[in-house]
Amino acid sequence: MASPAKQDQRVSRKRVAVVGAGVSGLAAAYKLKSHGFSVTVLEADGRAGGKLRSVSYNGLIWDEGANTMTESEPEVQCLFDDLGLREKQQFPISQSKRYIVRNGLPVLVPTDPIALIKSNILSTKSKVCFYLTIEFQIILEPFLWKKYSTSKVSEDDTDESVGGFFQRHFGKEVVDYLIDPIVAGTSAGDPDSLSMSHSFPELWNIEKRFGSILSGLVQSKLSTKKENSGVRNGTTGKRKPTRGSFSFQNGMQTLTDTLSKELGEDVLKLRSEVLSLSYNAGKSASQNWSLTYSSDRNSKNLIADADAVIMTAPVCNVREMKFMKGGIPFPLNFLPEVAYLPLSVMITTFRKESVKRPLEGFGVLVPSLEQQNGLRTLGTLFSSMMFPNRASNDEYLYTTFIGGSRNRELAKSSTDELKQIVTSDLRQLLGVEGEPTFVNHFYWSKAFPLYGRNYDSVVKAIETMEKSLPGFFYAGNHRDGLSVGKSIASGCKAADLVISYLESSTHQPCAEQQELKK
Ligand SMILES: Cc1cc2nc3c(=O)[nH]c(=O)nc-3n(C[C@H](O)[C@H](O)[C@H](O)COP(=O)(O)OP(=O)(O)OC[C@H]3O[C@@H](n4cnc5c(N)ncnc54)[C@H](O)[C@@H]3O)c2cc1C
Ligand SMILES: C=Cc1c2[nH]c(c1C)Cc1[nH]c(c(CCC(=O)O)c1C)Cc1[nH]c(c(C)c1CCC(=O)O)Cc1[nH]c(c(C)c1C=C)C2
Repeated sequence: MASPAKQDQRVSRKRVAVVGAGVSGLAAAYKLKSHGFSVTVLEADGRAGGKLRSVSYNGLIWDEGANTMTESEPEVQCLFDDLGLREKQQFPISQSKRYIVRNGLPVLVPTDPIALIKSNILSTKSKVCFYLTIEFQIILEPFLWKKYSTSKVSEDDTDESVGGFFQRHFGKEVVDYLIDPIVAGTSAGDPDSLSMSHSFPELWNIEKRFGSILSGLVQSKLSTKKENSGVRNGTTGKRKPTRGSFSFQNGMQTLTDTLSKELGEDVLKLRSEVLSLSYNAGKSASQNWSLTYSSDRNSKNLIADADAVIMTAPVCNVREMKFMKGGIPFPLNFLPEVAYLPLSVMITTFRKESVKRPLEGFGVLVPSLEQQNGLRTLGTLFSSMMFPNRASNDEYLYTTFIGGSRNRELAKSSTDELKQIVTSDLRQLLGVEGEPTFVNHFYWSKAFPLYGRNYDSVVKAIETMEKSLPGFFYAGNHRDGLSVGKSIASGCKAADLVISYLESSTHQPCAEQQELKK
């Protein structure tokens, strides 16, 4: 086997262009750079980070994009170890305390069966159905299943909605008071619009494979136990993922700032909006791609000799780029339009004495049905309860989300209107009195792609692009999941594919590339 130094020499001439400096593009670029490739990251914006966006101001620290992340993906664990990020991780206080509103007031979501029985979040019938199934303590599910559905597994292979799936298994109340707020709090979407296979692929596949969630969960739990016993014995070499969510000192952007610093200014080109990409088929496999990008509206720059491209820009931006293959236009008319969800993120602070019923924990989510009790926000994170250094000792900092698919128009409201809405909801939920001492508003016109019931056509179109354009790879949150962890994993996987593609042969016939991509 070639030594790492020799491998580095071998690949050092290979150039890869990465489009987009969100967390997926930066993770991909970092992996490629670590393997000795020459990388250029082109970012349209004047800053790196994409949806990771932290602000430090006047003793306050807040996040306008992602607030926390998890470490479930092995790619995330490797990245953190390599970057030395462990010492900067910040774990929230009492993160398992999460609230959902019922009858206008926050109710703690139970984390064990006894607490669930005592809680008033669901009626007794739904509690039994939902919790017993999830905790796999039961024999009841087959009866409940018959009760809630006419057929065991959805007839429709790909298009069942999240709401339809959970209603089939657990009934309407579970959808209204657990699934609806949870999907709002993890995607800004709603149960009826979201596709089950794209939003909860693991659960969807378990049902498809085993014919029942219960027996699937029991069997996959048993196999995880086997794997874990290997970890304890030290036979698999896998590290156990850290439990729960976390952030970093100074917020989530610490992650992308660290990646950007590691890449360096030579690699990362800000204010560089990619306009066109051209694949020169027929030439040798190396140096097949050229990209044009603009730093301002009037000038066009060129990257002339890239061997591969990793695209991480949102699909809506890709649709605006011009693609050429072998000197002729390669129209992207097969790439469907993606629906996006708008979201406003409001930061407010209140003096502690003005909050009459403060809650400790992660935050509170508002089910759609609770709009009838006058609540208009989607949910609020108790940011300074989780991370006390994010505000001074005598104030609380809250992060409130408004809009999503529940209320697209409301997301576009002015800062003043949103301040009133947030203050009114927090008055009802936490007993805040008077006006906030500080307000900050950030509006995302396209916060999240909606993994809707036609999302398969988007994934298939991305695959078609990859098959038709050798050396082109797509990564990011439009593919395998919305979370920061999944975006990182997607970037790392694309980098692995590029490494195999460029290292396996200098002349890669198209069919072989298809095999690699499988
Ligand atoms: C408000 C909000 C809260 C969230 N909360 C959480 C959370 O708590 N936990 C969690 O896990 N996830 C959360 N997420 C989701 C997560 O942050 C994102 O899914 C993830 O960061 C996406 O990373 P990405 O690299 O795929 O895409 P992006 O971050 O969107 O990066 C894409 C980049 O491409 C650039 N680009 C676009 N067009 C071009 C072009 N033509 N040329 C060059 N560059 C271009 C963009 O400017 C952008 O920087 C949240 C997202 C939002 C919006
Ligand atoms: C109310 C709106 C939102 C809140 N956070 C988000 C929205 C739209 C965005 C978001 N939050 C998380 C993710 C990642 C999802 C994933 O697939 O892992 C996204 C896109 C993290 C998250 N937030 C909540 C949960 C259950 C998770 C999953 C990870 C974890 O368990 O920690 C719940 C939640 N979100 C919000 C609040 C107020 C809240 C709970 C009380 C805000």
